[in-house]
Amino acid sequence: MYNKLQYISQGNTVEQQLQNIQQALDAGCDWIQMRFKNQSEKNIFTLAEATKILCEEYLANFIVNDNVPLAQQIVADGVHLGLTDMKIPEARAILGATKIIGATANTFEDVLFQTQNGCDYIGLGPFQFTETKEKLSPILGLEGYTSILNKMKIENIPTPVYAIGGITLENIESLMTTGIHGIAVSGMITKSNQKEKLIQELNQKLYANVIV
Ligand SMILES: Cc1ncc(COP(=O)(O)OP(=O)(O)O)c(N)n1
Ligand SMILES: Cc1ncsc1CCOP(=O)(O)O
Ligand SMILES: [Mg+2]
Repeated sequence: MYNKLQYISQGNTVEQQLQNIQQALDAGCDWIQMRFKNQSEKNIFTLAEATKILCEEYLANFIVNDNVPLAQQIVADGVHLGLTDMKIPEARAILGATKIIGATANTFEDVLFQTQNGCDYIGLGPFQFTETKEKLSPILGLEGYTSILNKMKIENIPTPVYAIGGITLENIESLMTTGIHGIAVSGMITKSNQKEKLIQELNQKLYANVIV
């Protein structure tokens, strides 16, 4: 089963991105999604190559946001695809059965569509307002998660769900009661001055009810 914490990278330059990714890995993150928007192909490729090496060194999962050909070229562990990105069957045909394909959802209908197309996990959000992404879909709040996760239970859809969007440490306990598997976060980790402590606290909350 997948780890419960995914770090989504941020930064306006290759150097900033790499610094943020390195710090997240040093602090104990073991799943990185490289998200580098509005950049030249060269910059994106340079960052992807460096991130791949770093993630190998730290034994971390490495997935690429949006870009299936890049994920294939650098042999990443997978991709995350939104509703307007490449469709999952096409991505699956390119990447094969063993790669992770995450998919975005904002409604139960999106969950049905993405799971029927064979995604490996759902990124469900936004939970609340965030400055990290422009043109946000409607905010779900705790009520939205409760309703969508309940419908997933009723329909026996076992795909793991990651909550995303403006999540803070204080939100985790209540979010976990809805039945989500984990969280995908960017700002909370990037902006923290005590990343190692934060990641320990996040993992404590995320794994609180896991019996080993
Ligand atoms: C884990 C996770 N969930 C959702 C998203 C959002 O993807 P998308 O809707 O394609 O938006 P962009 O990230 O491409 O702006 C995500 N990246 N990761
Ligand atoms: C990529 C994305 N998709 C929906 S919200 C979001 C941004 C998540 O970042 P943050 O944790 O900083 O809100
Ligand atoms: Mg996308």
